Amino acid sequence: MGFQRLRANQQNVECIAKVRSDENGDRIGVTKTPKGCDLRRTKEFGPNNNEPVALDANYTSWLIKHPSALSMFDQMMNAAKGKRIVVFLDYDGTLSPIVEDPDKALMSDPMRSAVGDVARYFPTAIISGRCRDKVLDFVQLNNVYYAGSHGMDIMVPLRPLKSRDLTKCQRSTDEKGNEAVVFQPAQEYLSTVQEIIQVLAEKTKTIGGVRIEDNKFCISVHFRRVRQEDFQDLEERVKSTLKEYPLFHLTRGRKVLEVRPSIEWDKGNAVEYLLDTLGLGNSNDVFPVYIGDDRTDEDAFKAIQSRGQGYPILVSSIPKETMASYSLRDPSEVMFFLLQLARWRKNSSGSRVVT
Ligand SMILES: O=P(O)(O)OC[C@H]1O[C@H](O[C@H]2O[C@H](CO)[C@@H](O)[C@H](O)[C@H]2O)[C@H](O)[C@@H](O)[C@@H]1O
Repeated sequence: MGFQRLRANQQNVECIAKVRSDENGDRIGVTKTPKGCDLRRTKEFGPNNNEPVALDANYTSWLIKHPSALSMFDQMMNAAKGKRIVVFLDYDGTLSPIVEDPDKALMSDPMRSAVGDVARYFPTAIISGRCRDKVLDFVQLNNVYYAGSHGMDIMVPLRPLKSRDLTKCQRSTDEKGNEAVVFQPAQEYLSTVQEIIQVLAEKTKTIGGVRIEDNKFCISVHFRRVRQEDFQDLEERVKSTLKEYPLFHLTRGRKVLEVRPSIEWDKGNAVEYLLDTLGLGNSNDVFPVYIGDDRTDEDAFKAIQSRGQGYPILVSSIPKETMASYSLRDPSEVMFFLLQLARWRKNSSGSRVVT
């Protein structure tokens, strides 16, 4: 449980409401707090520089350890000067706000344009828990690499591969008809995933609000619309189903239980794989920037930390335990950061467009 910063308009800065949120910062209620209450806060200005935002004391002290990538932008870019920046982005909660219906988590046009801009100047990949096709459908940019199923389904253009595991690669064509390579380290689990979806659908059908999403190599069991008192029952049903499938395990995201094949592959491996296939794996001057909001993004943060170079950035409006070095509060700050990044490269000498 935590308190979320609230945006307040300029006339009404003193009228703050407490937003109750769960451990992910997802709203679970709002309590109005009268003017002059003892809510210690600092004020700072949001991305538009005209909108004061109120911060609670815990968040402010958390920011000391994980400073805002917007306020630190100049220092960050000075340290990255002359390096090859590669941008990795999560989708839900990073490029699109968290919404009740997973099918409605659309990306805004300004965000699409910001991602497109960044991808003009830096190799850019989106690594999502969703199935790859769905992310492509939402994002609709053809200058971006896509990895779905938490990195278990990666498509890259056909080039000389430096990948470690060529046996799991297949030739394919991308949406423009160009030859591409698809890497799917959990291929042999595909039919079992479908079987588990059927079993889960049957077993959970009497619990209201459950939504099962087929993410190709993993499954999301959404409980955002499930009554709190039904959650334990749901979790037990999912766990008991998985007892029959020992090669799969359960992880948790934002109001979602995720069923995944138990292979040693996560978003961190996907980052390394993409860098390898782009020919940037062993290069000392590569600077990966990874922006994500969820637990599964921590694997990527860890991978970047162990490279000793790069910027792991957590999207969170509440203090969280994280391996990330920097933070952004929400997708609107992500968009602003991406725009700044593209503008910085465009204005810096020797800038070049990625082809
Ligand atoms: O790795 P990501 O791109 O962040 O995907 C993680 C999960 O995101 C989606 O679920 C989350 O967003 C939904 C839409 O805002 C929200 O309704 C849900 O509660 C969140 O957990 C997606 O639907 C899942 O399949 C992904 O695994």
